[in-house]
Amino acid sequence: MKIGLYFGSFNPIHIGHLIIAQTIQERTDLDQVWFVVSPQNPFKKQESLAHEQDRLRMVELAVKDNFHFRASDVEFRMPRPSYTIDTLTYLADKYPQHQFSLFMGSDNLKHFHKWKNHDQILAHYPIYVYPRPGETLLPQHHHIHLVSAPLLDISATFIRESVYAGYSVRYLLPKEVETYILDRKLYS
Ligand SMILES: Nc1ncnc2c1ncn2[C@@H]1O[C@H](COP(=O)(O)OP(=O)(O)OP(=O)(O)O)[C@@H](O)[C@H]1O
Ligand SMILES: O=C(O)c1ccc[n+]([C@@H]2O[C@H](COP(=O)([O-])O)[C@@H](O)[C@H]2O)c1
Repeated sequence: MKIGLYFGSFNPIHIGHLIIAQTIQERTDLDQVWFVVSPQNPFKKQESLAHEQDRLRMVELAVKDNFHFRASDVEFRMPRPSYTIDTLTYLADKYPQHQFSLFMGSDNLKHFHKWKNHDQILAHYPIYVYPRPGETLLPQHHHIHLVSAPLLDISATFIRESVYAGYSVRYLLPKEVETYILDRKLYS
């Protein structure tokens, strides 16, 4: 099977992530998209980082009605911070029958040269890049594929700040994720 890996903190997952995953999966030959929840992004120190189990549960709630989507906790059992090359290597070893590729917003691609063993990632895995606001210049490589997808200026930061300020996050996330956040008083 061809699997597209969508790595993220997902703090929390929102409709920006879901629309991108749906758009890329439908317009490529990917059979599945796995949302890999990263316990700790090597570049981010967030005080408002929800517990990884909560972030995983929100991803599970968000993807459960889509046959092509899966939530993955593979990085929970790996060393911190979460280096993508290590996870890719682990998954490629564990599932030799699958072909893995990854998704990346154009904002992340800008800093990609600072990632651990980024040249190894680029050499072995196709990368589907989608536009994020403000990013236009993309490096050229036969493994980098630009997918045109709706450019939604929604961020997890905006959602956390809205919850903290007592504003509604209705329509920004699936209903069940919104309920999960409010019931457990996450980000407040
Ligand atoms: N609105 C969006 N549209 C497309 N991609 C997005 C969007 N928001 C985030 N992404 C991408 O999804 C991946 C995971 O993002 P992440 O979980 O950090 O969400 P975020 O909204 O960017 O979070 P934060 O605001 O906390 O930085 C990243 O590659 C990021 O570029
Ligand atoms: O491997 C690296 O060096 C590396 C550097 C920066 C980010 N990443 C990964 O990129 C993903 C996107 O992170 P985030 O926090 O923007 O959702 C997340 O899975 C991080 O672990 C990975």
